[in-house]
Amino acid sequence: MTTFVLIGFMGSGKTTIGQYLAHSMEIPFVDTDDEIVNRVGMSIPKIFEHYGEPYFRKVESEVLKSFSKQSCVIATGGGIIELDANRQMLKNDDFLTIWLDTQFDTIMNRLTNDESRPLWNQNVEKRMSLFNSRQPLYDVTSHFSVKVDDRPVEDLVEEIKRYIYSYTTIETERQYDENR
Ligand SMILES: Nc1ncnc2c1ncn2[C@@H]1O[C@H](COP(=O)(O)OP(=O)(O)O)[C@@H](O)[C@H]1O
Ligand SMILES: O=C(O)C1=C[C@@H](OP(=O)(O)O)[C@@H](O)[C@H](O)C1
Repeated sequence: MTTFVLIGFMGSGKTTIGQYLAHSMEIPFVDTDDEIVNRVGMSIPKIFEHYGEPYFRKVESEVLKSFSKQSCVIATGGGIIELDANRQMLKNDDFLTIWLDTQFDTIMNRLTNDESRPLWNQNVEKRMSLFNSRQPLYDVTSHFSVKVDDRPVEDLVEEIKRYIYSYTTIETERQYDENR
């Protein structure tokens, strides 16, 4: 059973594309941020304020692990790749991890002064530094990536589905050969 995971910076479209992709594939959609809010019982800014980022990352990692081997599409938070344990988990065969590769300017245009994301609530230099520091982590964690920016969601979902079907076919054939 493969769990399809979308990773990418804040505002790259993980929730938007994830919902559309899950509907198109007729499997459930999961948003790790929503799961975290439900588990902790407060908003993400409040979690950061009251308990700090390390606690948020701990809960985020527990949520990700809880959906392993389930047939669903998971939209993760932009910092899921911060923990090495999450990067290792996302690279293994239980997950098929897709990076929504987006340019910084696109994120700036989309999020403007969004206050729901604590790590976006800082000056542009710090935003850009965080963005740049994470690009190699998304790259090393993902099985494949799609260039997003402002392409139509429908086109992006079709491109992702083509990757998924080719990857799962190759994986099925590999497992078949192994078991012969
Ligand atoms: N392909 C796209 N083209 C234009 N706008 C998009 C696209 N994908 C997402 N958006 C917009 O960008 C913002 C952030 O999208 P969201 O799905 O919440 O990103 P994430 O979950 O990665 O933080 C939303 O306002 C959404 O409508
Ligand atoms: O980049 C990050 O570290 C975060 C991104 C957010 O999710 P989105 O990527 O959906 O904005 C949310 O998980 C939290 O604010 C931390």
